[in-house]
Amino acid sequence: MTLRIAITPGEPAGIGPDLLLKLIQHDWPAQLIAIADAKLLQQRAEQLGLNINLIPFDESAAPAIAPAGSIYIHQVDLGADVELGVLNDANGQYVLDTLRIASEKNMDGTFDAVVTGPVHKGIINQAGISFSGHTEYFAQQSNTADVVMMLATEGLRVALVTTHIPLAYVSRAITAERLTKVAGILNHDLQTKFGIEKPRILVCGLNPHAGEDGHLGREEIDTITPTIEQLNTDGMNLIGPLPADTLFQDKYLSQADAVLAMYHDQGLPVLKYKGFGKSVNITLGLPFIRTSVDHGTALDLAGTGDAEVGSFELAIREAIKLAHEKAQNQ
Ligand SMILES: NC(=O)C1=CN([C@@H]2O[C@H](COP(=O)(O)OP(=O)(O)OC[C@H]3O[C@@H](n4cnc5c(N)ncnc54)[C@H](O)[C@@H]3O)[C@@H](O)[C@H]2O)C=CC1
Ligand SMILES: NCC(=O)COP(=O)(O)O
Repeated sequence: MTLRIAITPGEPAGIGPDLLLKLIQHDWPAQLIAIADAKLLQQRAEQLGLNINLIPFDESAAPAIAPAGSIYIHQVDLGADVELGVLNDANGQYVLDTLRIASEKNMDGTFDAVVTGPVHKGIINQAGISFSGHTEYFAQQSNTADVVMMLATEGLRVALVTTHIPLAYVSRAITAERLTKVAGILNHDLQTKFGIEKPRILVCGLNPHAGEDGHLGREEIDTITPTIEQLNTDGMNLIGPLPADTLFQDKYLSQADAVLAMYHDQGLPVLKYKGFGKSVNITLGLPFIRTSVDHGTALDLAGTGDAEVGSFELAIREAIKLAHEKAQNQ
């Protein structure tokens, strides 16, 4: 079976288009479809000195794999010409259109997965569109109340209870309801997508030293511990809350399948220190498969040829793997 994998290169002034064009220089075991402006990809290919062939995507035709150097394209028009490394809010709607099409065409079964390149959240908001990240956008587009951001590298998976919210809002966002939903989605997807029968999940505390018995914060006592106890009674294997500053050591990690961190910058700096450029971002709990890169738009590197393809390559491979498994299980 030939899978169809949609790819949104993301912010047009960033490195997303560069990475995609580099990656299609070799063969892929799936039909890759860029949802992007052909003019942008042609121009970037010239800037990088790459020869490419863009094949108009016809969704009524049978899925077919493009030869190396080629990629299928679903045309979306840019709002304005692109200057390398320079953000332009006139292209905010373009970026969002690529994500909307990817979402709709995953929901209707045209595509088997979507892989997203990096977007710049700030410029999309500057264009007048409220946007906090792909994770939240795809959840909203697919009417999914709760999804989970998980990044994975060799030897470490980190999932987040809260994602793109200001640090000042984190405490009130950590409710028994949210924790229960996130732990449930993580547990379920580790079982179904990663074949782990009874996932062992290390749960971080929120406060320094996991609250130090309530002397440094009460979220552990009031919310996190009782929720963990309830979920374990219900059959999960959650360990914690553990102090986040000492949890990330082999002694604990070697006994676990994933870490559940309370907020973005509690879990992701550790993961990126271990595997920046070798990690993949996977949205759990969505009705379709979505993977992404572990890095941002790197405006400083656009068009230079110096951007590393590692994470984007892993994201495509992981999407293909997950889509194959999903197809086999249907
Ligand atoms: N999946 C996504 O859409 C993501 C988007 N972002 C967005 O990206 C924008 C820029 O964020 P920053 O914090 O500056 O992070 P960044 O990842 O764009 O850049 C951080 C540093 O890493 C380098 N770098 C990043 N990717 C690289 C690659 N593939 N090869 C070599 N070097 C690389 C950059 O040159 C820079 O020095 C923000 O608007 C942020 O929200 C950030 C992370 C993920
Ligand atoms: N740090 C992860 C990140 O910012 C990417 O988030 P998303 O756009 O995948 O939701």
